[in-house]
Amino acid sequence: MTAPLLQIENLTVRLTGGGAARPIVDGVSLHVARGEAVGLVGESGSGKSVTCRAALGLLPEGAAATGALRLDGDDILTMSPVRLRELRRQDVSMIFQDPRASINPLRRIGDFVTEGMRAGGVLRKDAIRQAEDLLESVGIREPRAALRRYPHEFSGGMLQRVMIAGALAGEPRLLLADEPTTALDVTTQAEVISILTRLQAERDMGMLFVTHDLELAAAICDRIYVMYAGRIVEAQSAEGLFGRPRHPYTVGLLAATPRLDSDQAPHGVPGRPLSLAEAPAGCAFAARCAHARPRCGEGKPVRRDVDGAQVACLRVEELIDE
Ligand SMILES: Nc1ncnc2c1ncn2[C@@H]1O[C@H](COP(=O)(O)OP(=O)(O)OP(=O)(O)O)[C@@H](O)[C@H]1O
Repeated sequence: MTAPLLQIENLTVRLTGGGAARPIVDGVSLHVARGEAVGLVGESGSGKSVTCRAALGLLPEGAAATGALRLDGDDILTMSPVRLRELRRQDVSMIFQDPRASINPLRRIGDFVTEGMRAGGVLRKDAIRQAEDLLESVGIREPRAALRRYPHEFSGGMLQRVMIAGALAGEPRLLLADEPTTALDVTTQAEVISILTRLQAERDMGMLFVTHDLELAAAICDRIYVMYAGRIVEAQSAEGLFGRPRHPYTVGLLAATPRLDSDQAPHGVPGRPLSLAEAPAGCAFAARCAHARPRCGEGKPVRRDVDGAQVACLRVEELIDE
């Protein structure tokens, strides 16, 4: 088997200043193959963004990481600053939730889309021509005129398309998408998702798609990892996860997703997520889990193969039989 495009092995990220009782990312292992769309799903604060940004070599201030993050075999955690800059320019790109917060409002769109290409030595006129093609590929009409405009002249959805064009400029092998549609209205969200999935397939890019929305992840991803309190609690195909969720937390997340065919209001997973000040000895979800037994509080459940899925729950076999 060829090595995956992105391989994260036992990644642990700790804040070094004290205050946090447990790591913010705790022994995460996951992989993304070339051309594969992979979802990373969980409630706010579960460590999704920190995991995702680590694949760009970015860690929170005052944080230290152990484990390995390999892109085609090269460990990102030990890369030199020069190689990291190159990685961000041409191997791995990221798009964020709020495009307006991640673009300089005083610079023209053209400067934003061409800057990586220019830094990589592409001639100005070639960079501009490629930028026009990129803008066209994300559905921006009159791309030449758009290149001369400023961010405030675009709607949120159009600006997110510009961000996607900018992210693709270096022809990355891996695209990290951190809640890229959460700030958009439903119609615009659907348009941006369809552009993203088309370009990801056309360019054979790997994509790590971070969201709290399991239904959205299932619609666009091949496989999904579910994260809770810094750990992966379940991994399976999108289809399997949606049809046969195994971890009680995944079951709760699915029940909490508002369904288009239902007029029931979403109720959220009962209870509240674990704070960083809490470090239970056993399963982090036990305090919220209707199926917890005293032994669930005794040791951390290890992720293991169960019936086509990987699940970190001591009771998973019993729950399947129930
Ligand atoms: N720079 C930082 N300094 C201190 N703590 C941080 C920093 N960045 C993240 N954290 C903490 O790490 C934990 C995980 O954060 P992260 O942003 O990865 O969660 P998330 O699952 O992406 O949530 P969200 O959906 O809200 O973005 C949280 O408790 C958060 O407060």
